[in-house]
Amino acid sequence: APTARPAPPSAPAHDPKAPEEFVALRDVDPTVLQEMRYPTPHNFMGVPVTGYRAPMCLLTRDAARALHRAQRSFLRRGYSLKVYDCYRPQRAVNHFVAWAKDLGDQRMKGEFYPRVDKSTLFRDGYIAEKSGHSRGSTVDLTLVRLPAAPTRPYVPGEPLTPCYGPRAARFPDNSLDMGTGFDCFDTLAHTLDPRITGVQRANRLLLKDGLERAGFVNYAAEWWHYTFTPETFPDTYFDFPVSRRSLTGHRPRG
Ligand SMILES: C[C@@H](N)C(=O)N[C@H](C)C(=O)O
Ligand SMILES: [Zn+2]
Repeated sequence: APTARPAPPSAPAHDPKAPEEFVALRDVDPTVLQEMRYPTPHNFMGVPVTGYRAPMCLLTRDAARALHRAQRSFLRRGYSLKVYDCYRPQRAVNHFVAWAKDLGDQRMKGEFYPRVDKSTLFRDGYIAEKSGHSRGSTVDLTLVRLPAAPTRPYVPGEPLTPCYGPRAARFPDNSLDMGTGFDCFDTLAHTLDPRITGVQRANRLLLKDGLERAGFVNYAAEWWHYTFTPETFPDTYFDFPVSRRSLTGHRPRG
């Protein structure tokens, strides 16, 4: 008798789908810049993260429409929002958790957490085991002055510089100077850290004010992390992969 062979764990047929309330941000607002970090090796782990099958921003429709409102106002003033992460499947969070247990792998420490012990990243609140991102209404983002300057990709193995250094010494980013880079796990990234003054503080507050007007709430430990409230799914942690296919069957109505 033929032996049944289990399907590979990533077989798309077995992947959960997104509910109708999820959209691709690009379908709601194609002007918001997207530099999705987790499908690439330029992140705190140094490898593409499980579950990100495409470099696209998925969000609940409510959150995407709110971002669109904020973006309209920023565009009038010569800025654009740029997202780094949006909906995050639970399997991606599980990848973070597994990585955190391997204290031997600190290949990206020099850029993303030079002053923090890897073993405390979850305890210190920089990464969550159950993340608001998995509920679909949370987004990591910054502001870019228009016209947007070109950026370059990270090359694995290149020398790393601390995310809290002076802007010119950090990995190049066309973001306004927020005082640290994205995913800088350091107290200097706390939104209202008193050491952040002048233009850097003004830039953080520009982002915060614009997003709060649109209904977002900032996470005090990370200047880039915002949740739209009320959340469409306040208690549900989704696990469908980040891909166009996860939206299959949706009517495209923006
Ligand atoms: C990992 C970082 N980008 C982030 O989103 N941190 C918060 C705490 C989270 O994991 O939800
Ligand atoms: Zn975040």
